[in-house]
Amino acid sequence: MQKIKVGVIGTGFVGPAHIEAVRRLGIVEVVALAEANQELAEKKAAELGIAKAYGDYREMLADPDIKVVHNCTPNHLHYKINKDIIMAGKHVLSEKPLAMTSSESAELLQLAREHKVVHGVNFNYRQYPLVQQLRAMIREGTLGTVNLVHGSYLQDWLLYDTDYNWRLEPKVGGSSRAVADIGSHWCDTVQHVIGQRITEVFADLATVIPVRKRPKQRVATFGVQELQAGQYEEVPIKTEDYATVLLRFSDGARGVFTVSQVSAGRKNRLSFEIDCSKSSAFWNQEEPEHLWIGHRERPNEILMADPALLLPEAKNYIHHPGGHNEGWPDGLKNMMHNFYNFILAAKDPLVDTPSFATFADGHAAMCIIEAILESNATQRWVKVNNNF
Ligand SMILES: NC(=O)C1=CN([C@@H]2O[C@H](COP(=O)(O)OP(=O)(O)OC[C@H]3O[C@@H](n4cnc5c(N)ncnc54)[C@H](OP(=O)(O)O)[C@@H]3O)[C@@H](O)[C@H]2O)C=CC1
Ligand SMILES: O=C1CO[C@H](CO)[C@@H](O)[C@@H]1O
Repeated sequence: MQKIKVGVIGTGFVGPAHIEAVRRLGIVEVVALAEANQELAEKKAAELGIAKAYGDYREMLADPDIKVVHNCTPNHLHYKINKDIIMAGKHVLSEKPLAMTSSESAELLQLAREHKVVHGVNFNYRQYPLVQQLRAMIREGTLGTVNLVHGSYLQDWLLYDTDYNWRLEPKVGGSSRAVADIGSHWCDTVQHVIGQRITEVFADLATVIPVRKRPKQRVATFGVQELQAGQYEEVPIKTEDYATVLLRFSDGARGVFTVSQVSAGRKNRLSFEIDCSKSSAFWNQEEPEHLWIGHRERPNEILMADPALLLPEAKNYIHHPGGHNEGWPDGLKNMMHNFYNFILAAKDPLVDTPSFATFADGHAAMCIIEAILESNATQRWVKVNNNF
């Protein structure tokens, strides 16, 4: 069988994770990468074992052999590059957030539909076995009606004023940071699990560190640095380190989440509890192999990820017997598996329901982010646009 030929744009932190994930599928060949300039592209291509290197992604898009392009660039480039990928007639897998504004994401969704390309957004936290298990349990009514959803997404890599990354800069990261960067994942995952859309939000945002030391040299995502005098300049920070958001959902559930990038000891702790009319459930990305199930009249349970214990809908998401832990790279691999098998099966993105997040979900997340920013600015409930 001929492998699907793929190009990847941007190979900083997450680009190489995409490359590793698709290579594990066996049905995809990464034939090219594009970087910010030719020198960096060649260096990265040599490191990653990729044949072709482009300093300008538009030259890569002209290659007729490439059928799919991954956009792993910083946020401000998503709109333009995604648009160019679609116009070149390629299937597109974009990193989140899909664009900088909801009008851009609406346009991308419309363009992808018009050009009938397969379009995905890397909301990867949907793709864990126990997240799928919980979704299936809620669909079956095992836990009862969903009443409450609460949780958080906490990180500590921006805790100190010496921590710096392009995500802090509105022109590159967008006018929201913690909400767009990690809150978008929390909202997408929770909506996917309970099958309800967020319809209204009330938000409180804060910039805990109002001035940071911006280094003269580039700092890698999750990079740590020790700065000496003269190696940095102090800059005011306008994007939020923290947010707490009250939520109303489409089928009556109520909820709340907190996001923070300044919570010491929390590395990538996306967690949520869902309290239903019969039982509750809690899942935490830092310990993804355990699902807590809470009861009132019998002892609580911990369901450990094991193919023999999971519902049929979740079994495809686990690849080893229980105790052989699967985590972040495996969730990403599941995302790629679903995306590429949709393409291989020649499914129609306008008709068939994909088992991965699409540009419609990416646009939905943009609408939530904007409603949160508006709510914080006006200090009132704001409705989320869900009409698309
Ligand atoms: N779904 C998930 O779990 C994750 C998603 N992300 C998302 O992925 C995206 C990338 O994040 P991350 O990998 O952390 O960022 P990085 O800064 O680590 O990597 C981005 C890469 O894109 C390159 N780049 C910049 N401009 C261009 C250009 N014009 N053409 C080609 N390449 C370019 C950068 O080069 P240079 O450094 O030289 O500018 C860099 O190598 C973000 O949108 C982020 O939100 C990130 C982490 C996890
Ligand atoms: O950009 C991001 C930074 O941290 C997280 C962990 O990798 C990601 O999920 C997120 O998308």
